[in-house]
Amino acid sequence: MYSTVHRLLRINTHRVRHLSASCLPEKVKIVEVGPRDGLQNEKTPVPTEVKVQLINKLSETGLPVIETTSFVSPKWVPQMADHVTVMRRINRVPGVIYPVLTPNLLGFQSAVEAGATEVSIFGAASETFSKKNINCTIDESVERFREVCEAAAERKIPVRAYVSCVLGCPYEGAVSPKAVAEVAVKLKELGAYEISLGDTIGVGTPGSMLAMLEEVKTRLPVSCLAVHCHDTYGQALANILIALQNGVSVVDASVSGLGGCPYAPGAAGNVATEDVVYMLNGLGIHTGVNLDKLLDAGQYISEFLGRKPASKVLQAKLGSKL
Ligand SMILES: CC(C)(COP(=O)([O-])OP(=O)([O-])OC[C@H]1O[C@@H](n2cnc3c(N)ncnc32)[C@H](O)[C@@H]1OP(=O)([O-])[O-])[C@@H](O)C(=O)NCCC(=O)NCCSC(=O)C[C@@](C)(O)CC(=O)[O-]
Repeated sequence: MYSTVHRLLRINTHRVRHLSASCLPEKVKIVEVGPRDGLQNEKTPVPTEVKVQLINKLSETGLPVIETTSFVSPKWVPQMADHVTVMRRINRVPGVIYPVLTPNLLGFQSAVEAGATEVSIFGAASETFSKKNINCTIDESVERFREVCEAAAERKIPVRAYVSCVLGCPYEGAVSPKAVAEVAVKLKELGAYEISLGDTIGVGTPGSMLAMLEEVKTRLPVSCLAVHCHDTYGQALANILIALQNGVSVVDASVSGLGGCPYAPGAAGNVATEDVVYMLNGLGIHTGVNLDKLLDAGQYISEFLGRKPASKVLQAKLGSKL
């Protein structure tokens, strides 16, 4: 079934492009977050060698950005404690960017020593989530990120920024689009080149995504926005489609749908990269990603974890082998 559908998809591609050319981007940059956002939440330790293998496989798929690890406290997120070794052992493919999370100056310095050439800061639109996740208020986090951004600017290291809880918070419930825009603007003013808007707990719908994006777009150019959708309620692809129709052309995704956030209990993984690429292929939108190689990477990590993949496309591929 998988290969038949795959063929049909190619045949229909140019017709869909023609229909949708007016409101969809021609190209989408996919930011793969599986090795970090995915694996940070695993209960059992994932050996460093498996992480390195996964990143190396992802590097061969054509993905332009692979978020590799986090330079956070190992007491807070033990799964990312091997960050230095991961950074040193991966094969870096020219042209692929390997950013890492850095919550503060200490994390930034360790990341640079380990060879990071791009970093991400991560704030939130919810005060309680900020306290639980990085142990400081939103305002305090902005001051910490300012130090990171200043140090990064001195070394000409690009900084990406996340805003978590843009469509809901596990502790406070609803989050207002204005609060999201406020934090997004502050992080952009610090010098971040891209702001990834995170539906951390996957509660958003196309309706709430639209309302939030409309507000943020009044304050920031859409060209600097990315979306980061967890798939707890199965709305991630629909939310991404709404974002694309509103001019967003950067989408975060996690191979095999791995993950969740340790400080967002009950949240499912990020939208599966395989499913995003399949949808974008069907829309005739260029990603540069080889879906077959991506599926191999997803199968590798799913088999290692001994779990059915969350990716529907990978499920279909594995099912068609039976
Ligand atoms: C931010 C801190 C460090 C503050 O943690 P803290 O305890 O407030 O920090 P502190 O400055 O008081 O230091 C306490 C200890 O941590 C150490 N420390 C301090 N900083 C670092 C560092 N960078 N790396 C390693 N160690 C560090 C520091 O050296 C000290 O060590 P001790 O003296 O006790 O032995 C902590 O809260 C933390 O590590 N939080 C990480 C939380 C995290 O990684 N969450 C998951 C990622 S966010 C996410 O998944 C959402 C996202 C991005 O995907 C988007 C979305 O879905 O919305």
